[in-house]
Amino acid sequence: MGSILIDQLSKTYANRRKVPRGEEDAILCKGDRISVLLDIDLDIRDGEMVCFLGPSGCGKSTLLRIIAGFEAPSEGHVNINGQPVTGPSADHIFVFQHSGLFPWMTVSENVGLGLRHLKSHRDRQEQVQEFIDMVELDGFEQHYPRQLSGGMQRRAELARALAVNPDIMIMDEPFSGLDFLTHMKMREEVVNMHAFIRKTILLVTHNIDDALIMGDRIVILGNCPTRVVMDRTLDFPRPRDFEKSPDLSRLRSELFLLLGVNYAV
Ligand SMILES: Nc1ncnc2c1ncn2[C@@H]1O[C@H](COP(=O)(O)OP(=O)(O)OP(=O)(O)O)[C@@H](O)[C@H]1O
Repeated sequence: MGSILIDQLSKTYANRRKVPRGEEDAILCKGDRISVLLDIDLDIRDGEMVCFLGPSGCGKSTLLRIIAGFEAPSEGHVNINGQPVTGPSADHIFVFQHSGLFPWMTVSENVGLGLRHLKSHRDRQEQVQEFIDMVELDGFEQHYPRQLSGGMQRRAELARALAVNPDIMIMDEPFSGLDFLTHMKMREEVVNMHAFIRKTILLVTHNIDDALIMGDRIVILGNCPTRVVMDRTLDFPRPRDFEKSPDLSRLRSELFLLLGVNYAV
């Protein structure tokens, strides 16, 4: 189960800047409170893939950190499966990270971390292999992360996440730094994985197309103090294709405009 209820959530930070960054900062003194998130309400269903979009610095990562229990909200609360979040939970949530693999462990050992509860070595190895095969890393079981390309490292991290079998997967810009083709392949892989495991996925991206191709739902956050400015369920069939779906293409232009880009290409 991976349902999330976010209720009237707000977050303020103390201003740490001694020198103002721009006109808006000029009226702030060091130590003043800055409101980052304001009255966020979201009800996320179990198994939903929700893509978060918003301008840089609007608070997307802050929101995910609060959901993951790494930070406390200033006001409001987050409930996961009806229970309030009071801190990080390794049982429910997996935070997908760019360099989340342990460099001193092989691919196989990294993936096996989530399966430590299995008593039988053979069962464990079988499952490790299953997840490695799923992300097409067979043949690289004994490689160390440094011996893999960036895309292969992300795939190994995906296999590790699958092995942990969390209720909720949090992915903060999971494709950043990947070349175009690897990005496309990883995107497809995450969509396939989601169709297979049907776990809740919260994904932060700057890429509107990723959100439209992947999401069951798109949540757009506005400028600081951030509120939800759009919350849209995407019921377009998959695989999604902008050329074949005028409605999807129209929504794409709408999102570009909403995020301040006049000419979507
Ligand atoms: N620990 C902190 N103390 C003070 N301010 C913080 C802290 N963490 C984040 N902030 C501020 O909160 C705001 C939101 O940051 P956050 O990283 O959540 O934004 P974001 O939308 O994820 O940004 P980006 O898209 O650029 O990654 C920023 O102005 C940032 O400077």
